Amino acid sequence: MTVLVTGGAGYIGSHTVHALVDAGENVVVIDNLSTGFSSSLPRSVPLFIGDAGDENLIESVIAQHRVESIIHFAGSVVVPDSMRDPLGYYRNNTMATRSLLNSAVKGGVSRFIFSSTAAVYGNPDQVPVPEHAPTRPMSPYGSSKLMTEIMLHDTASAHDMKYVVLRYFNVAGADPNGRCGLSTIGATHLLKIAVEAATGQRAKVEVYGTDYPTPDGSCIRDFIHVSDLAQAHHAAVSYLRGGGSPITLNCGYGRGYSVLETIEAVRRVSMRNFAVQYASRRPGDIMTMVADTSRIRSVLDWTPQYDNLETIAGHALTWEKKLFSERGGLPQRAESA
Ligand SMILES: NC(=O)c1ccc[n+]([C@@H]2O[C@H](COP(=O)([O-])OP(=O)(O)OC[C@H]3O[C@@H](n4cnc5c(N)ncnc54)[C@H](O)[C@@H]3O)[C@@H](O)[C@H]2O)c1
Ligand SMILES: O=c1ccn([C@@H]2O[C@H](COP(=O)(O)OP(=O)(O)O[C@H]3O[C@H](CO)[C@H](O)[C@H](O)[C@H]3O)[C@@H](O)[C@H]2O)c(=O)[nH]1
Repeated sequence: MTVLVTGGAGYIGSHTVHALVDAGENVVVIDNLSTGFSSSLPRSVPLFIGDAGDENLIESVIAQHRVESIIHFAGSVVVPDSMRDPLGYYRNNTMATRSLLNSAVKGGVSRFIFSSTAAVYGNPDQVPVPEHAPTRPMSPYGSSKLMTEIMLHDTASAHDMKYVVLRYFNVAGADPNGRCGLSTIGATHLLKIAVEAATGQRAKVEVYGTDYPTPDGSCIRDFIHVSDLAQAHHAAVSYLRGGGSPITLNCGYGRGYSVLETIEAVRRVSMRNFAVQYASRRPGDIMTMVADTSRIRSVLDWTPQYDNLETIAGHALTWEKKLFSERGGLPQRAESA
């Protein structure tokens, strides 16, 4: 019996594929390599280069590999891009998932794990944010994920399907064994920007807003190590195999660090005093986003291993150094370009 991972060549997907293979699972990946890299995958894992919304492809993979669970990462992930191209985001995130779910129902796949996001909450009324908090996405990206959550819920109610929706907070770090990390071209994530500065690829890090009503004036985020998040996916598969009911779970550590604290952590672990420039607020930013993690900790058999900001920063830095040296200092190109 096999776990099908869509988007498995991407950042979070590749860490999850390694975690599943490490645990002895049979895995097959579908990825169109629009932002992913086949080199991030273990050689033993079959990769089908194609679209997660291609029903013919999905149905043949489900039948050929006797797929029993699907973990669905494939999608478009850049919030500002979703503002410029909402219909593209609804197509690649919502419509492609509709096709994938149709294939899953037809193929008799009864377990589905979905990558959602804290962006579905929008500006939270209370922090830490529990799963029952109101959902008020502030971007087409967040809306496309929330629509998919609703579609998954309705599909599972009508068919023999159980699901886990995982709402990720701020994902960061890299595989401690150096097998994969964040290789995305032009990534805008804070920790990625900071390790690029620490390796001399950028002159400075800008801090978007130091006038928020927080202790040091910068925004606060709940960073989760990507390898702990990968383990949460395996735990979610086990939960459903054990008969678990459909559920939505926040994925974070339940602890917030400010933007300035995060940059300081990168400066400390890299021992590089790169320049930091205070800039104006970034439109659409939420001030404080921290997960209430009581549900994931009680429901899943999941014990985080890397709940430490310096550890996360250190692993991100090690991966960035590796990427930079492999490229010989050249800009990176998409594999599908
Ligand atoms: N990185 C984060 O902080 C974060 C936070 C919340 C949620 N998420 C969600 O996690 C998932 C993975 O994100 P990531 O950070 O690893 O991004 P990523 O861009 O590295 O991974 C996405 C992968 O999906 C593939 N892909 C995209 N559209 C596809 C399609 N139609 N068919 C087949 N493959 C396709 C890409 O080639 C890539 O390998 C996404 O669904 C994203 O919305 C990410
Ligand atoms: O160069 C930078 C980059 C970021 N930031 C700040 O750092 C914080 C984190 O920003 P990121 O862009 O790293 O992450 P976001 O919190 O904006 O968004 C991330 O987490 C969200 C969930 O909370 C969604 O999942 C989204 O897809 C994912 O990118 C924000 O206050 C941002 O203004 C800076 O100050 N300078």
